[in-house]
Amino acid sequence: MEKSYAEIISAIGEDLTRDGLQDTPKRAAKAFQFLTSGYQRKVDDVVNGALFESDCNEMVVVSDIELYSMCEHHLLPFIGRAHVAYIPNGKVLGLSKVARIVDLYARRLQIQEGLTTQIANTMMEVTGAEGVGVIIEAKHMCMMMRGVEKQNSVMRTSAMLGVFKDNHATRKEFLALVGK
Ligand SMILES: Nc1nc2c(ncn2[C@@H]2O[C@H](COP(=O)(O)OP(=O)(O)OP(=O)(O)O)[C@@H](O)[C@H]2O)c(=O)[nH]1
Ligand SMILES: [Zn+2]
Repeated sequence: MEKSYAEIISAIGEDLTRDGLQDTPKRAAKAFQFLTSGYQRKVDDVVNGALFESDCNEMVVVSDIELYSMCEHHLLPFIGRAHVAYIPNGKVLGLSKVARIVDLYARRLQIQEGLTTQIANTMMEVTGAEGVGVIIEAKHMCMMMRGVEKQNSVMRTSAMLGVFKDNHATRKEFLALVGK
């Protein structure tokens, strides 16, 4: 990856030997490795068994989980928030693990729709919940810094599974709790 970054920097006409750029291929490779570190992780490791028996059967909502992902079309960031909810069915998930599941998929090359669905499916598989709802709102640098150059548009995507899909009142409660 370092070699590739060195080639890219040369290709834009920069001088790789100048002081500020000497270590840049190495730094950039390390940064990109981190931004895509979700490929190195597995759901089981992330969840780490943090599932707890509970008779709670009311909606659990974790809102405003900040996310940084990379658009798979331009390799530019998209940045925003995820709101994740589920209705437990005998087990609740450790709170931090919800955010860890978001990061597991955000730190990959993504489109927002796919990211939303992957988080929802994994929440459903891991918790065996009666239903899961995920909403992501994000701004895409590929639409802001380049291309169509729109600074204020926000993309909102959702994935509703189980009772969140079938039951209008449940979906409405979720939207109200996250202020949408
Ligand atoms: N649906 C969806 N589209 C995305 C996402 N991220 C980026 N895109 C879009 O992917 C599309 C790629 O279109 P192309 O025409 O192949 O690429 P381009 O010439 O760089 O397009 P422009 O961005 O319009 O300049 C663009 O419309 C992007 O806005 C995403 O998360 N979801
Ligand atoms: Zn893009």
